[in-house]
Amino acid sequence: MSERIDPRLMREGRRARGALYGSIALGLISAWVVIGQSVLLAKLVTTISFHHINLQPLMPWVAGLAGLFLVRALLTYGAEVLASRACLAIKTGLRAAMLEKLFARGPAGEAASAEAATTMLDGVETLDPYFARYLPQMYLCVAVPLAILALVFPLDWISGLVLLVAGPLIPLFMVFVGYRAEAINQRQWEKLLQLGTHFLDVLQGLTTLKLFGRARDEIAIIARISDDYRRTTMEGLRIAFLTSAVLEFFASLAIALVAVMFGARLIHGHFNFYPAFLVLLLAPEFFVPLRGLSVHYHARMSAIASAKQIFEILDAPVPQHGTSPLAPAEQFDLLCENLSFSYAGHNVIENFSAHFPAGKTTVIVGTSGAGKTTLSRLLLGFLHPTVGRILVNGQNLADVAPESWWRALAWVPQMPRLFHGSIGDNLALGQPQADYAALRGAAARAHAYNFIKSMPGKFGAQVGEGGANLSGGEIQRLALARAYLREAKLLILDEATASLDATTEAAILDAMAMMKTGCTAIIIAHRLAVAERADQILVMEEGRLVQSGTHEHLMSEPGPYRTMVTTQREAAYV
Ligand SMILES: Nc1ncnc2c1ncn2[C@@H]1O[C@H](COP(=O)(O)OP(=O)(O)OP(=O)(O)O)[C@@H](O)[C@H]1O
Repeated sequence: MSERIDPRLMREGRRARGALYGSIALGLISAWVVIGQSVLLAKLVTTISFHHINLQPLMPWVAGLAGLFLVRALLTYGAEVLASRACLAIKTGLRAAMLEKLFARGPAGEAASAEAATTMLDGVETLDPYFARYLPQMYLCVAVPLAILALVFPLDWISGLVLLVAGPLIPLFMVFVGYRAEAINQRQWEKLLQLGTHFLDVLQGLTTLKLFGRARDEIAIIARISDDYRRTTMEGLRIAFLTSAVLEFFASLAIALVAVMFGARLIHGHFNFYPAFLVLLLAPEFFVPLRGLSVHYHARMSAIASAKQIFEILDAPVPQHGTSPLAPAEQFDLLCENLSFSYAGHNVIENFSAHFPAGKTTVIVGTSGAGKTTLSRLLLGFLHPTVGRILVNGQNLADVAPESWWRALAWVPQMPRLFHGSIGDNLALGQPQADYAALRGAAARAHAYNFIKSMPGKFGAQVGEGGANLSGGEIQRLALARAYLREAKLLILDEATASLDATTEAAILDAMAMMKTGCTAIIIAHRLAVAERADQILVMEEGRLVQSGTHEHLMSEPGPYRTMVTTQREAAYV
């Protein structure tokens, strides 16, 4: 047979074992009810036609037949409800597991977010027909034909033999087409991923593309990928239609053969009407589950392709995390000892040692690409040093559970993320129980209160997706307010004020300095005016610490800091 479905997918089925088996059981009972209906119908027709009995004494039989119709409808409904419940539980479970995995991988898993989104939405959705249709059909395919054969053989062994030979031809043919269909499904899935990734890229960069006059080219590229996807889909459908046509042919041929043989024997009076009629009623039913299997066979193929992507996410290695809780403390003192870090062999941090004293503000400066953001990610515990260690009040950060560490700090990245919802919801993200006074206080400290006040709805105003209704500076101020609201003992700002004008930036930094809450602050900044306020400045170049000290100290000696300050001041005067 073609490639097997990942056994772990079957294990996922155990999440909803009860509903899944219930649905299969109801499907089986429903198929057997059809057999019962055929027996009753054959008896009724034979009695009326050959024993000339009127309908009156046969009313209980007619009522029985109608009852079986009703029972069958109820069974089908029940099977559908249980199958939907099972699928929902399996899909929800898988999506939750993938999300958990992506969270556990942290920022390392952010890169392929469009691919992950396609797999989580469309990929998981393709499992629906597999669990709801294909899987129950597999059980029907064994149980129903065997039950019919057991009934037909005693009635007429010739018909039984015809069905016995024709039946296995269908799964056999499906094996032959399986190889080809599987390759097509895999290709179709790859095209869908490509389409999803490209589409997201284009949507996010629509303004840039328009400005550079490339929007039309991108439309052409999307049209080409969509057309590739359409062609692969059509190829798959062609195979599906061809398969069903061949299967219909085998099934019809077998039924016709059974009918012709009965016809010949009935004409010569060698056979009774009742068994002949019953076998003729049962012969199409013999092929129904087999046909169903072929109709839903593509669901298996799609599930194999999706499972590959799903388990690629679930199998991705998770960086080793510490498990100890962070020792509670009033202040945090951080020490970096000989840190080195590389992205895929490219050294970004090299032999970096520095002390971030408790309650003090450290500003990190350096040329673009010097490794400042990477250092902040190491301090945040998003990345792990390849060599060296980070000590928090003497405790090795590598041993600390990430959640415990993250609870203790507040972080504002270069491009902070606002979520769809109100300003209040976004501010209270890390402090859901914050009251109005706290929201207002944090907003005021981040110089965000004035613009929030002027918005319709104030803290209830909607920010739009990713803060679409706000300016870059407003987003940064909200992100700062969100960080302040946490009242954290460690604050890490990565160019968090870069989109603000110099006056607002200075006011925010002054407000921070005035707080004197004993908070250890680590600020990455390009504008060196920020550094002037710091208790200490660290200067980085190509992943190394090249200078450290206060502004006055660093200005008093020749070196990269003084050069940077001089260059920035000269540029400001031009
Ligand atoms: N995810 C990544 N994968 C591979 N290389 C990366 C990744 N992130 C950053 N780098 C590389 O690491 C180096 C340091 O990047 P980093 O963002 O830490 O510098 P930076 O000093 O913060 O720069 P900037 O001031 O421009 O923000 C750069 O050469 C960058 O190309």
